[in-house]
Amino acid sequence: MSGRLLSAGLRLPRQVAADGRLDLMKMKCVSLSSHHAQRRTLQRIYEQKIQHRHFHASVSQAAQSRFSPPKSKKDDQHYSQEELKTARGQDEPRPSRKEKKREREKQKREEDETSRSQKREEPENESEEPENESMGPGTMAAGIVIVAVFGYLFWQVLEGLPEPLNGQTFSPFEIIDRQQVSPTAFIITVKPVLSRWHMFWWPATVAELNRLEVGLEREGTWAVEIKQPELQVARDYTPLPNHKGFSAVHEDTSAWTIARRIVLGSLTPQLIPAVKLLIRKTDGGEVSSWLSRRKVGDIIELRGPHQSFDVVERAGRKEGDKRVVFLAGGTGIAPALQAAESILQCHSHVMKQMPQVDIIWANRSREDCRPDNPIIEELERFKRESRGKINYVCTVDEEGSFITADDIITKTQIAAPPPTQPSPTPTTSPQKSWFWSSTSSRQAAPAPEAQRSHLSSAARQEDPDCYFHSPKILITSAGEDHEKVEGKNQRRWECTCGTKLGGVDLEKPRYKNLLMVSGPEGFINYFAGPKYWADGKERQGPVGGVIGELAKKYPNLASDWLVLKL
Ligand SMILES: Cc1cc2nc3c(=O)[nH]c(=O)nc-3n(C[C@H](O)[C@H](O)[C@H](O)COP(=O)(O)OP(=O)(O)OC[C@H]3O[C@@H](n4cnc5c(N)ncnc54)[C@H](O)[C@@H]3O)c2cc1C
Repeated sequence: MSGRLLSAGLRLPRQVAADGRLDLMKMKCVSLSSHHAQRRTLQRIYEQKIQHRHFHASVSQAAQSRFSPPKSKKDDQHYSQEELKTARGQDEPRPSRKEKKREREKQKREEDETSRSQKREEPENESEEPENESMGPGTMAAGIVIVAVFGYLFWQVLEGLPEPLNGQTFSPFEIIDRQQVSPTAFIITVKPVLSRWHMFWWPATVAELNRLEVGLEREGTWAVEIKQPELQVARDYTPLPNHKGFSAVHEDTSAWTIARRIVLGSLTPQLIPAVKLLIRKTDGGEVSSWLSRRKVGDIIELRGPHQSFDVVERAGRKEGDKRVVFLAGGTGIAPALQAAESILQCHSHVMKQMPQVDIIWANRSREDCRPDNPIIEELERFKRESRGKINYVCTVDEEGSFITADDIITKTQIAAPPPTQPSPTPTTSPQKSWFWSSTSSRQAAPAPEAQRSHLSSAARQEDPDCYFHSPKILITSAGEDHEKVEGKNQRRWECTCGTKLGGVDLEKPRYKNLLMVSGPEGFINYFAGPKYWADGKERQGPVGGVIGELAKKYPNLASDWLVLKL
């Protein structure tokens, strides 16, 4: 439209030239001058605009350059030329359709060229990528190392957790049952209290509990220490044997255990082994009195186990003719039950190889050994299951029945003295009858077994250093049996006694009959002589008391019987 007007304006002077050319020329000049002024103004405005745009572009470029690689200089130049073109384009008359089309095609070509040039630049970028990627694997490796280190430390912490029952530290146990069996004696059942850490490492805990369960079924006699936390003193107590009949195994039916069992299935044990202890409250006793005041739900601390004599190993596994006699006073019945249980378990398949076991249990009152007493029930079970090979008798102080030397002679079936020795004088005193009278008949006609026993004992030259039999060695702590079990003392666990009779090798006297005395200190002192302490250990000490006296008269008692004080 402006083009038409402009052309119309230029044509006008030719059409009206005759009458007023100057005016028209003036008009033309005015219109042209205003047009030029307008054009200059527009030029200035566009230049300002371009400057303004350049400023914004440089600011945004500076900002971008912080986070992204800078644009190539070429692009920058291209941009400014574009801007100038645009500015010029706006200043010029509006382009025709053809021009627009050409412009679009040109733009398209430029875009294509730009994309092609970007593609050409890509390999350069790719060459940078490996640099970035090399950081990835490094970081991953560092992460793996950190995770491994933390995993190892965590595992070490879990591995270092004390076992539910161990010989170094006191572990918490919860009292889950308490039963008064007589005015002074009671049985408590305790189960291990597992820490939260143990829960994390449940397979290890299962292994520990299984070990504890196996530990509770260990052969021979053993004890645990119980701590009195207020006075910080500890005393030994003997767990009752662990087997299903005596239910020393506690089924854990807590919600937490059931939930774990659902999640982990067979990994969780259905049974938590429990420890049963028979305790007699001693007047003025520091630990037993404190224990007598504990209720169900209270926590006590246990340390152990402390292994004592391996009864099965000492009596022999295949020696059907061996005998084990237990003199138990009061709570001393607990180790007798342990020994009986070990023997029964070991020989349950071949009964004829089982040694004859006789338990004489001394009690203060009849109430201590009522038929409904769990200890008596247990003894009855032994008698039943061993088909009479395990027997027991009870004596009651109140009723005037005591364990006598006669009882020992009867149960041990010790041989009569050899014929060369003077015959003992018969006596009518019941208290002294054990010394000579009861053996007079046997002296006249000794039993074949006694003859054999006597012969072999005379032939045997006991090695003063025999770990198994020497009185010198035996006075050391019974705990050394445990060392043998652990394999530390294998070499010493061999009988080295002389076994020759007239140049003929006799059976090695490795296994002996066992005469075991367990109970309060006074009881042991009376029957077997006192134990004593030396080099930080409680030692057996020489055999004294009633048994020591018997041994003087009956050499077979000394040679064929091993006296053990518990
Ligand atoms: C291997 C082994 C296994 C054992 N197993 C069992 C078991 O299964 N069950 C069981 O009940 N016992 C068992 N005992 C015994 C138990 O260890 C304790 O000796 C018993 O419970 C008494 O301990 P206490 O702390 O109560 O008494 P303690 O404080 O040791 O007192 C013992 C006696 O000394 C007296 N006494 C203490 N202090 C004094 C003082 N200042 N003056 C005078 N007299 C004092 C007390 O009156 C008491 O009669 C076992 C012992 C051993 C070695």
